[in-house]
Amino acid sequence: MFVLVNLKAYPCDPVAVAEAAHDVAAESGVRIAVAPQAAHLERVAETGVETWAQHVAPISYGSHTGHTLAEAAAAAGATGTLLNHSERRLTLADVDGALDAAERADLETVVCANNPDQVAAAAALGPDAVAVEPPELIGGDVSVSTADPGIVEGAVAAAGAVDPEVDVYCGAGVSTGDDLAAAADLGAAGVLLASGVAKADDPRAALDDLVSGA
Ligand SMILES: O=C[C@H](O)COP(=O)(O)O
Repeated sequence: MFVLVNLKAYPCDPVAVAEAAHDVAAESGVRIAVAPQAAHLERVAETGVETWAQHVAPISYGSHTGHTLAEAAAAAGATGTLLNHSERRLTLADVDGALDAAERADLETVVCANNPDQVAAAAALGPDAVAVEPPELIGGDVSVSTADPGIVEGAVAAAGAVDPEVDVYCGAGVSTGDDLAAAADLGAAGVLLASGVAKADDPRAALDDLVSGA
């Protein structure tokens, strides 16, 4: 199972979380990546943890003030990027353009989606993975794998029908090893989570608990 920790814009210490994630990944053998704010990419990557961008724009070099250029994210140490997160929605055309940008910069991609229909549309664009996240469960205490197992199974079926090479992750409310194990049982190849680690009093302990379910 892949554990992708999105730090969003939470007021956590990105380097401390990254160091904890790096150590837990090394000790457990579980693949863990951290997606910090763009301004923190370089410092997070310097810890040695697998580092992801939260978003890259559907642009190439040029006059694009305020946009995140995929090549800049890669130069700062990112090896992958989220796209179309529920809190950073894109049009379908922009998801396609951002996938092109990520491919140019050699970034692995996860396209987020609300439900199985969107998962199918996202999978058709050829990302490395899709992540299904019911928006109403994001930031909550109940994991998607418990609250809405059918949406995870539906996402796995939808992506598989379009392109079996596209991995399916799930997210929203995931915070424990039991949540991770439940997601795996439903067919997910990874989890996308944020508050369970970024808002934890002890991110290292939260990560240890998470990987216990892998
Ligand atoms: O990117 C992460 C997801 O939106 C899930 O967030 P959450 O773990 O706080 O529910």
